Amino acid sequence: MSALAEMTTRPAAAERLTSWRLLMKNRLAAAGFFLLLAIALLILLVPLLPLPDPDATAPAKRLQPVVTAGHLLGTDQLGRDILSRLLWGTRVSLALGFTATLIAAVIGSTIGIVAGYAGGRADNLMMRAVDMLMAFPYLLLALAIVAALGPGLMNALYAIAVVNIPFFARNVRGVTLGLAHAEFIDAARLSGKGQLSIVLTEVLPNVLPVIVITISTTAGWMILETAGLSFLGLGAQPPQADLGSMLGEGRAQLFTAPHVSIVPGATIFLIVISLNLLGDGIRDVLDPRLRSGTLARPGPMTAIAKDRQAPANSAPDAALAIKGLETGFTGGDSFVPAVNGVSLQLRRGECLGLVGESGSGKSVTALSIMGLVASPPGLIRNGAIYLDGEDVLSMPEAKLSSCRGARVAYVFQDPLMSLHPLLPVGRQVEEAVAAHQPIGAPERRKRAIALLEKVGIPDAHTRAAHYPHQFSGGQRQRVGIAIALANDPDIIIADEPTTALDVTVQAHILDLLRGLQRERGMALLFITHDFGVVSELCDRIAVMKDGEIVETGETRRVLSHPQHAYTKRLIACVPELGTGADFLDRVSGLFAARQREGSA
Ligand SMILES: Nc1ncnc2c1ncn2[C@@H]1O[C@H](COP(=O)(O)OP(=O)(O)OP(=O)(O)O)[C@@H](O)[C@H]1O
Repeated sequence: MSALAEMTTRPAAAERLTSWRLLMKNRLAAAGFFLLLAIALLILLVPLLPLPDPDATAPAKRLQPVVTAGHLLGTDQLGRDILSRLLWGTRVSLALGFTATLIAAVIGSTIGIVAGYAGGRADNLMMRAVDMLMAFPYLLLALAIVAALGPGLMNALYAIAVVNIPFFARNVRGVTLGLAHAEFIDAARLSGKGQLSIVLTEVLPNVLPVIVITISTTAGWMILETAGLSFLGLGAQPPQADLGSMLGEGRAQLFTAPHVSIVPGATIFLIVISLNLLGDGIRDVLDPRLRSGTLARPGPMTAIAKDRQAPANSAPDAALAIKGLETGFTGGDSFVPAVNGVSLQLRRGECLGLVGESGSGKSVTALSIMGLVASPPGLIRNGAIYLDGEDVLSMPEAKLSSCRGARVAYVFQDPLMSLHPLLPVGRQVEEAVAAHQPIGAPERRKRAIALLEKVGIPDAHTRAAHYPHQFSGGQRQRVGIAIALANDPDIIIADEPTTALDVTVQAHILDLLRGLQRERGMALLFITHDFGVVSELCDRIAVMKDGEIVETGETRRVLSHPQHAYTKRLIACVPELGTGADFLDRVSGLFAARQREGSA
């Protein structure tokens, strides 16, 4: 089993172990966890500890300093033991804070899920009510609620829970909105599942990490708020102690006996800071994008291992030569290779087809060429990439950036993802021109329109002002090709540019690419699954499996006499064409039929 396959089939227990290890690797989160654990154990053991009654007053012993015999943390203004009051009070404060958090989480998340999933009027009504709650300064709102219900611990708990409902509702609604129209939810609807069942089994598991993250990041805040209400005399009522009320009572002795207020103040500080540190750590572990580094700002180029082995260039005349490329992804201490020792050559004016099943490493190879695999988590561990004989991986960042788009350009599979949704397409082509050519705006605009005409956008002058969503899939891909052509590159890397298109449009786009390649003498690295396309377009083929090139050769030779068992299997998989006489004639026939369909 490949390392990648192992990673994807890793059992849940091992995954949990990794999460735990990741949490413990974050030193601040680990410190927060152990501090909280110590506090939790201490307050759980309070009833068993030989502590004096926290409410027993002894006026003769008032305001004893810390480390007095029998009173480790001294006594307060009524002679009560501060250590005992502190431990019992911390119990109350934590219980109150966590209960309020749970109430806010349950009610707020339910509102968020229902509003986001139902949409329309229900969403509008619920979210406007939440907006009204948020429009009040929350502490004032909490004060108003306690004032209306009367002071007391339970009322403080309700008040804090109510004012925090909007945080959960808003966060969870945002995530649910995105999920409500996801394809897997549509599939669940089509399978006949009821709404409640969809919410519980499809939506809830997907929003649960967000709920946990919101709990972990707001719990500290809620404990502060409950302490605040008690400090103002609206929470715990005398003689009961909680951290806020102890702080409030100690305020009068701030100068004569500062320890009375410093002790509960420092305890609140420790609890809140450890909760926040742990909360941040949990958030990083639970969000797989944070864990893999996807949400981290990627570096300007793929990270390259310091001890990279760079094999010499054995094809100095090639436009592009990849030698022993090893690219993979890091996570914690592990490195999972996606491309394992790939070597390829692309001659000037040649079209090389890179073929392989999904996940074989074609895109990672293509992105490595210009250092575009996002790091973290991407890492080029070994190998060299020679562009006109010069090793790209040794180039300084600025030089590599100047090659992107100018010498090597990319056409991606989904132009809707690669085009900016809020910029007219003409502007996007102009930007590509401006990135490498210092020409004035009117000239840039002319060039952009000429490029759009070149790729077959009808009425390019008017269409340049339109936005990507106003174009069809095929037209968007033409815009993508216009952007790639903007600076007359030597090499175009097309990563499955026709996979998302129907056969008619596919034939048009392939025709366009082939015409442009021949007219401009560009080298084309064409990534695809489709042997019909390869047979018509490519001069040579490289077949990729599990991150390695298993076979390379002239298209005709590979298709008619495949050497590797994997290539034979891939060819046999071509629908309706896997059996019979001469494969090459059949795939060519398929392509010709597509073209006829396209021109019809
Ligand atoms: N950001 C990432 N983190 C971890 N693994 C990744 C990441 N991106 C890609 N991979 C892994 O690298 C391997 C190669 O992916 P790649 O996208 O190159 O495949 P491909 O051959 O282009 O597939 P497809 O034809 O489906 O696009 C896959 O197993 C994929 O799971």
